[in-house]
Amino acid sequence: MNEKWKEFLAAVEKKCPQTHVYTQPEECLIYSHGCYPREYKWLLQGDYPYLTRAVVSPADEVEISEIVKLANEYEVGIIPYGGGSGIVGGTIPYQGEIMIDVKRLQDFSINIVNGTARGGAGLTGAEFENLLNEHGYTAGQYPQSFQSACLGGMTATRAIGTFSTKYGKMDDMVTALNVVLPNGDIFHSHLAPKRSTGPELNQVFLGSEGVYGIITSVEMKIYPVAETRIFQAYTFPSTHDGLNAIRNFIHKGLRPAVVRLYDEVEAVPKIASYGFEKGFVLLILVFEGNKEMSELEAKMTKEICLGNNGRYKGELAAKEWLATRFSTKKMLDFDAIKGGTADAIEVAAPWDCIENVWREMRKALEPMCTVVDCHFSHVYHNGASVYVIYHAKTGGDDKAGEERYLQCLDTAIQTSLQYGGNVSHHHGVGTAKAKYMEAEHGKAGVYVMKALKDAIDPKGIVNKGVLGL
Ligand SMILES: Cc1cc2nc3c(=O)[nH]c(=O)nc-3n(C[C@H](O)[C@H](O)[C@H](O)COP(=O)(O)OP(=O)(O)OC[C@H]3O[C@@H](n4cnc5c(N)ncnc54)[C@H](O)[C@@H]3O)c2cc1C
Repeated sequence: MNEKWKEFLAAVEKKCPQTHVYTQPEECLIYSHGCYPREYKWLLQGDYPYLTRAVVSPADEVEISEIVKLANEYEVGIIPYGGGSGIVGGTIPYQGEIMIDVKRLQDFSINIVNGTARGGAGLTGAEFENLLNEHGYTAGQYPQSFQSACLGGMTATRAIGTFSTKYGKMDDMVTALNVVLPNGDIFHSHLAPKRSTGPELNQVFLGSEGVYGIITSVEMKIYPVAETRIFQAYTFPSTHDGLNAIRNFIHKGLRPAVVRLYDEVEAVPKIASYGFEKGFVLLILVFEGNKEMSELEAKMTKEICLGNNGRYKGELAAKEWLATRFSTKKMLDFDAIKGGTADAIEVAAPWDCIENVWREMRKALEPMCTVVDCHFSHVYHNGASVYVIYHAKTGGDDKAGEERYLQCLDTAIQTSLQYGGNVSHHHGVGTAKAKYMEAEHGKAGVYVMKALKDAIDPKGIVNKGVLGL
């Protein structure tokens, strides 16, 4: 980072009088990390290695635009910061970059005629949903980080919630957005529901993790709050049977809001606590929406599950999952142990590879870990995601824990790629997975992303290094 950052801050304070600027070491430390497992290890190792010089918190989109222009003028690196719940090292100020906190962007409006609502990039998922609920609507977006992840961050990472089979992921939910480009210009997407006017620009910014600019507001699809919720649980003799049942009902067009299949190992404590068949896997389904449609969907799905070796187990397991769905205590507590490291690695694969990806990732991680839990919780017409939670073996200090984290991540990603899976299903790339971008997109794909970055951010002002750009 060049030394002009002090002049930059002075210019920001002059030009943007509503902007708050924080430079106290404690304030800088809070914003210098997100939820990337290595960042936990750095926090536990004493002096924090990568501190931001300052945090800038603008009042609105116009101030963000001015700040970005000034960052260009003074050639000062900046990083957009939402909830800080990112898990892949997308907000690390390696060069002391200045954090641009978007949380003061809190606008909200609802358009019931269009079935959309617009929220400022700084509203958390929970705040946006609560505002919608006051009008009798929902966006159906419930990531586990619902209380902290912001609309801008969720859009920038293509986040997904547990009700994704019905409502989709951010890439399906967002209908329009505003973005301050790295030169300070503001992009507003047209509100037309579909266009044939060149590539879809919304999708260029969805998943861009800040490298193409700062998202300031997002328009999303909304739906009336569900009239009814129907809960079901099934056991199956094997993951293979459970996946077959899911693929069958998805191909018939059935869309339970929640689909979660726990494999033979992750299911063990749940199976034991409900007294279900030992060694079986557990499937949880939640249907919601209009009463008659949900009942019909639940009935048809049940027939398919029963026809694919499933055994119906009532409502309780699904209801209890709903009640505890936001708890992350187990994994985060483990990260706090000296020398310990834990993570959730999420990849996706087509149906014809999914079982190999799941089996081989589990097999590869088991010798390195004390816990390897696997489930499938986001399903699509042509495949599904595999979600692997691991606790690595402990020992040594936190530096050793950090090394083990890197080994586990590499083992998991390389195995996924080898068996037909990909690099990330929904956590994004950040800096943690940047080196795998070519394996995901090929040289030509990376060339397109890099050429776009070089064209719109020639000085590398915003989120340098994220996505490997
Ligand atoms: C306990 C836990 C549970 C989680 N569960 C889920 C889950 O269920 N589903 C899921 O998808 N993810 C999940 N995540 C990951 C994380 O919550 C998501 O990646 C989330 O979308 C990040 O949003 P944020 O506002 O916290 O972004 P941040 O962490 O602040 O930033 C993430 C990235 O986006 C960029 N960014 C942030 N705001 C903007 C903006 N306005 N414009 C441009 N770029 C921006 C940042 O620079 C960074 O690169 C979880 C994380 C944790 C810690």
